[in-house]
Amino acid sequence: MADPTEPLTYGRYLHLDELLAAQAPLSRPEAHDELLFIIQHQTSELWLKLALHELTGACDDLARDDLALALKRLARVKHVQKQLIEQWSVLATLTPSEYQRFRGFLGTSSGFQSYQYRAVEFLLGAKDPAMLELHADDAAARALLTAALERPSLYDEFLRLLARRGHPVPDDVAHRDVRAAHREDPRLVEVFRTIYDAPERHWDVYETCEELVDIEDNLQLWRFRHLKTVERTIGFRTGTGGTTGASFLRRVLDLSFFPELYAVRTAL
Ligand code: HEM
Ligand SMILES: N[C@@H](CC(=O)c1ccccc1NC=O)C(=O)O
Repeated sequence: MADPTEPLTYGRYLHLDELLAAQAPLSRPEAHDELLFIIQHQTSELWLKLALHELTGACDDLARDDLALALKRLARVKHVQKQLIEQWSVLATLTPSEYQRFRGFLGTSSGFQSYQYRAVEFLLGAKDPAMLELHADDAAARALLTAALERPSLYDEFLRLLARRGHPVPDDVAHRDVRAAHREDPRLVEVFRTIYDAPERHWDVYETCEELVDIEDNLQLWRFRHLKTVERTIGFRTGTGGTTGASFLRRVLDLSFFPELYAVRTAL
């Protein structure tokens, strides 16, 4: 806790002693490169925390019909995603021989258990209640994921806003069970076709559509860089999280958050 009698300093404000004491390599003898691995993950989790904060903010803005503020927050999310994507180049300096010196100490832990990454996917609409089961013994992780599961996604909020503005978003879509994954719906392609056919008449929602496509594009770039980093460090080994590894990660590249925003391109 901050001591009110002590003058505030840089270190105390940022809790630097806690932050810089939180890197604890497990390998013995300690592998030089484990620190890189830990910091890469910790910085990713910090950026994910900010992305979640901005995405939930943008959901609230859309629910209040404040499209301008939502767009501002989404612009920040895109910059955060750029950091996450660029950061892969640091980890790409980890050679397979270096990684093998500490991989065995990681046990069954895996990025698959990153609940903040999963919450981002949920907020974008890729809901999967089964993912909560991974966190049976972590109440805080479960609470965060449950909240993200139960609130309407960014896409839900955008579609509801379109409905309020008179776009023909079907009622069963606007009032769907938000705990389920979004399912591609041809009726939404028609809604977007009207917008993309006359951008000047629908400028702010048109801009929002393109912003969502940018965010999906960035998430896919992150997934692709992850896959390529995995291939160069562990090849085609199975993952510590129990999946097939690279082939599993290649398959998740097929997961689209906003399928109708891609389908509309074929329809124009
Ligand atoms: C040498 C580095 C890395 C390797 C070899 C690696 C390997 C893997 C593998 C094999 C999986 C599939 C699950 C499993 O069976 O374990 C996975 C999933 C995952 N990893 Fe990594 N990873 C690396 C770095 C990272 C980093 C830096 C992050 C950043 C947070 C990350 C986040 C994730 C996430 C979020 C998943 C789940 C993906 C999904 O379910 O779509 N990984 N990783
Ligand atoms: N799944 C990785 C291990 C791994 O990358 C990892 C282990 C612990 C914490 C984060 C990790 N990063 C991403 O999956 C592997 O199979 O080598």
